[in-house]
Amino acid sequence: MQIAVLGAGSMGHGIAQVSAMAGHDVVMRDIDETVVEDGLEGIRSNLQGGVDRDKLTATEMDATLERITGTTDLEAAVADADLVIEAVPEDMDLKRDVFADVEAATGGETIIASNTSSLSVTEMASVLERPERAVGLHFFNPPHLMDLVEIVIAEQTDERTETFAVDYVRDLEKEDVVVRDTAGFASSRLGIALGLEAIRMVDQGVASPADIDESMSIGYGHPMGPLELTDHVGLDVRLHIAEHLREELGERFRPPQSLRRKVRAGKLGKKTGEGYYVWEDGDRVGMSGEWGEDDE
Ligand SMILES: NC(=O)c1ccc[n+]([C@@H]2O[C@H](COP(=O)([O-])OP(=O)(O)OC[C@H]3O[C@@H](n4cnc5c(N)ncnc54)[C@H](O)[C@@H]3O)[C@@H](O)[C@H]2O)c1
Repeated sequence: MQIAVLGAGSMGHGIAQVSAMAGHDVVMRDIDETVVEDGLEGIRSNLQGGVDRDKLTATEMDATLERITGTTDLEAAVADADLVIEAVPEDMDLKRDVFADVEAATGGETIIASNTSSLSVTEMASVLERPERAVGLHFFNPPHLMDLVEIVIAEQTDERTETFAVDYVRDLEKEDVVVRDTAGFASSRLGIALGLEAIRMVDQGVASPADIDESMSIGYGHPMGPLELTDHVGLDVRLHIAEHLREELGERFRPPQSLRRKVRAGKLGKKTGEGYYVWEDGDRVGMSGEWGEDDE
């Protein structure tokens, strides 16, 4: 089928890639020409990595690349699309505008999906004249390596749209989970709950960040402990989501003061060199010195 991906940033180019790998024709649209070029280059480089590791052949790589085109023209991108997936920045007003623009430029049957990781798909859908074709398709980063897609069912989503979304995700050979449109869906809500509790335990001096992480990675088989994951995602990003969940779901998501303090100090995790760990050249080289100091 014909798919349009709006936004060619971190997520958009990955979603375009996995869609094209499944045999779909994809147009990737960004407002910035350079981002379109970088996105196409990112896809090429991911696919080349796959060829180098014998995950796909050079012929499959070429065929995948041929199915993807880039543009800055919204109408050209969405006019013939069966499915439009937006991966523009996480801003409700922007996403509502994008939904409305897409509806104006496509046929009435086109499914309109959002890759939002936290915002209400119901609220986005409410700008549409035909909101029953809206759905959330929450991919994980990076889409070509992560097997899960959360399918978020808005209040307005109808059965045809839900079935369409499930079929699309299975066609990508990814695992689908279907969740109702509630704050944090399933993954962020549980992930943040674990992350915040791990931070409180660090603050209370229960154990070091590394030992708390190992209790989950080795004891529970998580690929990464909750504090290291917080450093990977970014303390600022996690704080932002926690604040949103607190607003929607209550005090159990209240972010610990230590998290706010680190964010204010610019200790945002891997990307700035320090969070709950110290990082050098992308490697974990030690633990941040500050732990066991707060007992809120
Ligand atoms: N980064 C992650 O780990 C992650 C994981 C899951 C979901 N998400 C969600 O995916 C979405 C995109 O996040 P990202 O990290 O890829 O952001 P990003 O900033 O890397 O990319 C967003 C892109 O959208 C472009 N853009 C802005 N307005 C546009 C418009 N009107 N039309 C088309 N393109 C437009 C920007 O130029 C930018 O290149 C967000 O909703 C985010 O919450 C992100």
